[in-house]
Amino acid sequence: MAADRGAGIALAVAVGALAHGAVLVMFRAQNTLRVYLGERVDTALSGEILTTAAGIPTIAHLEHPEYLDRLDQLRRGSWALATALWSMAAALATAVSLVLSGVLLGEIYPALAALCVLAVFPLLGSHRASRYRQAARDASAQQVRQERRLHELCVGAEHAEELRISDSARELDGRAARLWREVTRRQALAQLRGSVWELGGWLCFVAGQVGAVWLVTQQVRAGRATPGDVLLVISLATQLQWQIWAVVWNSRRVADAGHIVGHFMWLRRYARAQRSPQRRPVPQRLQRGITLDGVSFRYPGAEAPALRDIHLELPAGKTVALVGVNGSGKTTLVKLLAGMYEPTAGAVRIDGRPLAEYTLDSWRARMSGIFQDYAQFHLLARETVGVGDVARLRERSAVARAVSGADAGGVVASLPAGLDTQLGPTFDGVDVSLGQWQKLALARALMRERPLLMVLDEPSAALDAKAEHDLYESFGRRPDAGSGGVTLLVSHRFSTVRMADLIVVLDGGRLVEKGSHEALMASGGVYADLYRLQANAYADRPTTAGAAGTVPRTGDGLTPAHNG
Ligand SMILES: Nc1ncnc2c1ncn2[C@@H]1O[C@H](COP(=O)(O)OP(=O)(O)OP(=O)(O)O)[C@@H](O)[C@H]1O
Repeated sequence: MAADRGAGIALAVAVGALAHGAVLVMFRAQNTLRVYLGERVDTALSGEILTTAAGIPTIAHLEHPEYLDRLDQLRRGSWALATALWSMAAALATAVSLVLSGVLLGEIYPALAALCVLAVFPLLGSHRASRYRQAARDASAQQVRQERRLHELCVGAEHAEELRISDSARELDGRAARLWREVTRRQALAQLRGSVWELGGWLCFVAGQVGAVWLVTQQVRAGRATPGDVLLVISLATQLQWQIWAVVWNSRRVADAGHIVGHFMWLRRYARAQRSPQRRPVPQRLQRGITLDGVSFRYPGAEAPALRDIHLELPAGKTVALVGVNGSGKTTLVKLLAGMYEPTAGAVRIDGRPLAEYTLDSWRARMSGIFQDYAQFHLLARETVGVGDVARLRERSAVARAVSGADAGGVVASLPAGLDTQLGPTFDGVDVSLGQWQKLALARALMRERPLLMVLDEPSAALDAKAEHDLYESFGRRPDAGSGGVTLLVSHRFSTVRMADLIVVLDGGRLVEKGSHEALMASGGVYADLYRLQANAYADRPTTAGAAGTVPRTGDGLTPAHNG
């Protein structure tokens, strides 16, 4: 009999130990699985967020604080989103075990089952606390971005020299610290308010726990329960507390994820609304050219328009130069031609049809160019050039042609492994000078061989005099490859502007003059004044603004020899 009892105890201990071991193993396994799956979903989600954001064809939103704030929160909250399903499953599982504990309590004394219902108070408190925290995060989003930008400015290589010479890093760092203090103060306040609600919720539950123990003690006194029941109730009520805590914790994570889902859905809706509908593709070649038909444009949130009622014809196959003082609207006009923004009035027409009737992607595919803030891709040199036409990224011959067309052969020859050299010192690559980067950017612009619009927005700002001369020799007098493409040149250098077929002068967002160099010089207007102003700065002897047709001597850097 005693032996049987001993065997029974041993079996019970063995089963208990096995069960305990299994729970431990499963706990570890589920934790590892959660992290593994979470990371995979997080990677996929981050990719989806970036693809959605990068797929928006226009750029107005990039200057929209609401868009940037939401995108920033989305990127930082993608982990919450990735593990949301897991948290939801955990919340449900604990809710079920919570109900089971309630049933057990009800077995002891039916009224004790009500303890389960009291879980609603910590849940409500937590819900309210989450709302405070989320509101604080939303309200601080812009400051967080600002703080990060300042921080990156202070520690990054991009503006290191200027910051050191001006000793402004300390000032910027101080501003970043102030912003961070403001953000943490707001979030701490939200945390505090939330904690008061959470505490209130838990106090309600603890009051219920105390009441339950008091109730069962009364039952013991009345002889309707045993002291063992008191211990069981205390143990079940404590277990219930942990279960409620787990439900609250997981529901909070689900609520956070729900908030992030809101941003995600907003981004998708926004991207869908901006997507260019399937319309007609642009023609293979331009017959007439590109027309600006009463185009006006005001940047979102700006008080004054950047462009006003522009009527302009950019004839097919011609080179058109845009000139004007800083802020006159040259780059804005280029952005409208590229379809980055839509005009607020009027229309851009391609061979007479509004740009809006064409598929934006097909228009972009027939554009190329170099912009003021051209990119310095830290890739292999051939990729840095090749991304100008991604479809031919790996075509060495196309890349070599583009390099030679941009007169960037010397840059490539100076690289240790030629076109296979990794560029950019931050990735163990080679750095090149600003002018050399610009030559590579020019080569990139040449990857598309039959563009309908080629934009050269200050393409020679970093080039030496000879490189600039060669650039305009090859670009300005380039045949249009049979596409009737328009070359649009934006420059402050009048020596380069004068070779254009048509020169357009902007002032305060208005078109004030247009014509050939000779015609504009003869008319003695804004262009002639600006031209002579620049020419005088280079001339050995002063020239008078009134002396029409006075141009500096060949070879003085203003009038390259090729201009004659
Ligand atoms: N993103 C923007 N948001 C609001 N206003 C802008 C924006 N970009 C430019 N502007 C304003 O639009 C006007 C025209 O600017 P734009 O950049 O087109 O001039 P620009 O002629 O190209 O000047 P620059 O010669 O200095 O390059 C300016 O008054 C400028 O302040």
